[in-house]
Amino acid sequence: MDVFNRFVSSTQSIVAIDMHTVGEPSRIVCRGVDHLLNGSRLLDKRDDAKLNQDHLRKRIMFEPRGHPEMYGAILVRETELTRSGEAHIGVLFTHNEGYSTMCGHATMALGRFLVDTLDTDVFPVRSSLKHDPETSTTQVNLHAPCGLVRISVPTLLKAEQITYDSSRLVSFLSVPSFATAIDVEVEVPASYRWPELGSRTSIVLSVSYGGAFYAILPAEELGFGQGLRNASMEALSHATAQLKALIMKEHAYTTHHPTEPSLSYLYGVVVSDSSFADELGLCFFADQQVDRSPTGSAVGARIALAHAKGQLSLNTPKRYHSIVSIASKDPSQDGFVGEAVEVVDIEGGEGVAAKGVVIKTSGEAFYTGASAFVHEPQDRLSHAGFKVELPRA
Ligand SMILES: O=C(O)[C@H]1NCC[C@@H]1O
Repeated sequence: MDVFNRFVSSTQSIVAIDMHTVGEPSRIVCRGVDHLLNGSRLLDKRDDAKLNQDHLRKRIMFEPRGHPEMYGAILVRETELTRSGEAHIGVLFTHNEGYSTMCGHATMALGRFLVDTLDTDVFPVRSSLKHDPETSTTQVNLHAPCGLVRISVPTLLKAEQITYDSSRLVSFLSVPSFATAIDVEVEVPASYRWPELGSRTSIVLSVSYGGAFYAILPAEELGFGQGLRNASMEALSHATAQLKALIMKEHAYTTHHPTEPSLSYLYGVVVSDSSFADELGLCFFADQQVDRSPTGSAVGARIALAHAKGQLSLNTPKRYHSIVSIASKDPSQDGFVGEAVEVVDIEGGEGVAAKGVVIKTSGEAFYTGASAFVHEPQDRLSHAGFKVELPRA
C-alpha cells in the first residue's frame, strides 16, 4: 500500500469521496482545489474556477479519472455566508460543461457526508453542528451558488457524538422556486426542428426555476407519443438539445433571474411522463448529461410550476421518479419525495414569477468509494482529462 499512502498523503493530490443518489454520482472534492480559488464571494470563486482553474474540473470529471456523465461537488470552506455564520460550508457543483448553480442530488450526499466526516481540515466547523432531539435531525447549512440551502440530516446522538441515521431520508429546503413561463406556445423554426416533431411547427412548454432554470414539457409534446419507456435516448437527446438551443436564442427572457444575472440561463430540459406510477422525469442538463436521479432542483421547479397552475397544494408530498425507476422491481420506494411547504414573495419577481414556493425534497445517498487523484507532469492526457470525440467531418 506504499503507493496508495503516498498519493493520499501528498499535498498535490486531489482527494475525493464518491457517493451516488439514485444512481447519480457525486464526486465530493475534499482537498486539492478549494485553496486555489481566488475571490471573496462564492460566485467570485466560481468565476475564478471557470477562468483560471478549469483544468481541475476537467481533471476530476473527465477520463481517465471520470467519465462524460460524472458530477462533482467541490467543498469551499470560506464564503461570505460562512463568514456571516449563515452557512457551515460552501460548495461549487461541477459537470461536463462547467459549474451549475444548484444540485439536489449532491446536496443529499453532502448532508450525509458532512455529518459523517470528523476531519476538521475537510469540514472545519463540524463540531458546531447541533442534533435536534425533537426531530432527531441535524441541520447543515450549505452555501450553494444559488443561495442558502438548509439540509436536515437524520441523526442519532451516541456517546454525545452525532451520527447519521440510515433508516430515514435526508431532506433539504432550497432557495424559493418559481415558474417564469406557463404553457407558452413556442414556434420551432426549420433550423431547430427534430424528426419526431413531424409536421408540427410549434410546441407548448413551461419554464421554471428551482435553483436553476429548466424547460419542462411532456414526452408527447416533444413528439415522443409512446412515452419515455419506448423512446430512443439518442433521439431524446437530440430533440432536447435543439429545444434548449432554441429557448436560449429566442426565448431567453424565460430564464431571467430577478436579482442575480449569473443565475439567468437555461440549465436543463425535463421531459416528463405521467403514464408511470408517479411522475417520471428525464432531465438533460449541461452538455446533454442525463441525470440518473429525479434531479432535486428540477423537482423544485416542477412543484413550483404545478403549484402556480393550481394543480398541487402546499404540504402535499409527491414522489418523483427518474430513468432508474423504469427498470426497478419496486418503484414505490425509488426517487425523491418533494412538497411545497411555504408560499413566498420573490424579490424582484414580476408576473407569474412574483410568487414562489419553498420546496422540501427528500432522498438518500450512498458511498461508493474514495480516491486520491494525482497528475504526473509527463502525462499529456490527464492534465485536464479528455473526452472521446470524433472530429466533425
Ligand atoms: O439533483 C439535481 O438537482 C442535479 N442532478 C444533476 C443535475 C442537477 O444539478
